[in-house]
Amino acid sequence: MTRKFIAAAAQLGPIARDEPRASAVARMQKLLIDAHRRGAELVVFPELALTTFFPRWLIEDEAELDAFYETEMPNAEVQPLFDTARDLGVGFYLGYAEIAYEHGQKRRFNTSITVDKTGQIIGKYRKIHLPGHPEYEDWRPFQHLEKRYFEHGNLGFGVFDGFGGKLGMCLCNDRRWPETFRVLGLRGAELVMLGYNTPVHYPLAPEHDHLQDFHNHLSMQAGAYANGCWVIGTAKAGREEGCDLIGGTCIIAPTGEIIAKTQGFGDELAMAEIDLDRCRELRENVFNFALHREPDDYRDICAG
Ligand SMILES: CSCC[C@@H](NC(N)=O)C(=O)O
Repeated sequence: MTRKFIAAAAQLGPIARDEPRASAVARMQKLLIDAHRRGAELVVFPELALTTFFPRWLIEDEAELDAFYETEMPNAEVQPLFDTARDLGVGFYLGYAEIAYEHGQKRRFNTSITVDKTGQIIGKYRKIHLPGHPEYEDWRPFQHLEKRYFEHGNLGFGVFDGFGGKLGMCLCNDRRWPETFRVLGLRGAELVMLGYNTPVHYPLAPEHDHLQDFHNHLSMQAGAYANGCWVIGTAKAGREEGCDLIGGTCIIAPTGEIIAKTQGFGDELAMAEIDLDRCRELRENVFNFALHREPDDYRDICAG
């Protein structure tokens, strides 16, 4: 049985702070329709794809903050995206801010889901590596308050069935950690999907600003290669509320090669055929985990 399908990484340009969900959803519907016209069966959207990247501001009013989160998925404003995708028979990955009520507590997560071609949610992930800081820091040109606005994801790095193979998800900063890809790889992931919002300027080490694109691709290409899996990484790009976000949305083969990439910083597709069987090129050779891994010598990486 062939396990090939066409996938699209659907980069979004900036989303304004006052841009309504309906506008972001309409932009995603357009990308999805375009991707379908070009043969795509799976479309990967960015992290926090329904709103601007709101952790760049201190928002003290709870109602104002809550307005950036979804309490249900799908909900009335996102339903049109689910409907279009189901009508066209296209699956998708979507990142969004989630409010969940668990054990009587209001909890906030940076979340992604995967939806299959029939409109069913088949996977859910809550971001584990939360970057930034919890308190307002006045020396910064913009804030990065993910540690204030989100809790550590409590679903682990799950791998689930879909599109004829084993799928995994992560979000943005997770891609910089080899452990993310290795845990997903150990669990058999053949395709890892992720969305990101990455500022060009990193206030703690501005001397690295010119390396942001390099580090983005380095992390994802290494993750793909060392685990013999496909990676689709999708940016929210461009100048969003005065903050420049990198682009570089791409599709990476299990060899670590980038085989499709966006050119600009606006709404744009990068598309490629994914052959899940190509994972074997690595997983049955240099990265045959059963034959060549030496976990006894890796104990330190699991120590707290
Ligand atoms: C402040 S850390 C750098 C920015 C971070 N962004 C996200 N969204 O995780 C990233 O790793 O790309």
